[in-house]
Amino acid sequence: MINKLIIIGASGHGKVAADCAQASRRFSDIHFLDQAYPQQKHNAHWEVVGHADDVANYIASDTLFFVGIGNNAIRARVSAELHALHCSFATLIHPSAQVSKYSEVGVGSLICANATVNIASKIGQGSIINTASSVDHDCEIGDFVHIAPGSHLAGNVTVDEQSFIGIGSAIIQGCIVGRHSVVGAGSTVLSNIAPHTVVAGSPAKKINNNN
Ligand SMILES: CC(=O)SCCNC(=O)CCNC(=O)[C@H](O)C(C)(C)COP(=O)(O)OP(=O)(O)OC[C@H]1O[C@@H](n2cnc3c(N)ncnc32)[C@H](O)[C@@H]1OP(=O)(O)O
Repeated sequence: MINKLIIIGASGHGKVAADCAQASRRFSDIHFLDQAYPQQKHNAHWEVVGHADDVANYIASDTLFFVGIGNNAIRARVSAELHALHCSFATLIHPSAQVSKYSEVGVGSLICANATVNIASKIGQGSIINTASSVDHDCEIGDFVHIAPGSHLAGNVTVDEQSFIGIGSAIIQGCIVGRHSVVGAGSTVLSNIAPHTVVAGSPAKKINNNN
């Protein structure tokens, strides 16, 4: 029986993940591994028990792993390392989140408090649907995406892998956000965004490349 959770990354985002895991009441033990161990021994209410390089020592039949790192590229890299070690991943959904039973949430993703994932939407692996954000019907969210707090995606929106949607943004129906792109905080996206592009403002306009 699974009852232990190891979270990689004892940061602010990691403690949000731990809080979500505790609220879900699925785990008897929640611990962190982090590169700052042994200097860092705690993250909020939870213990940092070892170094992030020592994951292999914690693999057990009763243990799931979660990568609690907010940065998309680093989260993807660390997740790939854990996959190579054949770790089993947790998917964390806060009990206050509204996730349609007709949606799909990929393994290793985090659906935070008061977030909504509506009918027929798909969330990829290792993605973050952060606090009080919403993903409406028929959306496709790729792997290692981060939808920051309070962002709202209309119906039929696509966000490709490793893109970041900044806090408080809105994306109108049918838009496609290409992979590895960034939408600045508080932006309004009215048209498709090319891969590797940083956009910001209302309406959102390109301000940079994201290489
Ligand atoms: C729980 C959590 O904490 S989740 C994390 C939530 N955090 C966020 O959502 C942060 C999102 N990040 C942003 O909005 C950033 O400003 C970015 C990524 C869009 C741009 O950052 P940078 O590449 O460093 O751009 P920089 O700060 O140099 O700004 C470039 C120009 O764009 C403008 N700009 C930057 N961000 C925005 C924005 N969100 N809206 C409107 N204009 C913006 C700047 O004013 C500047 O304009 P100027 O050239 O006329 O002076």
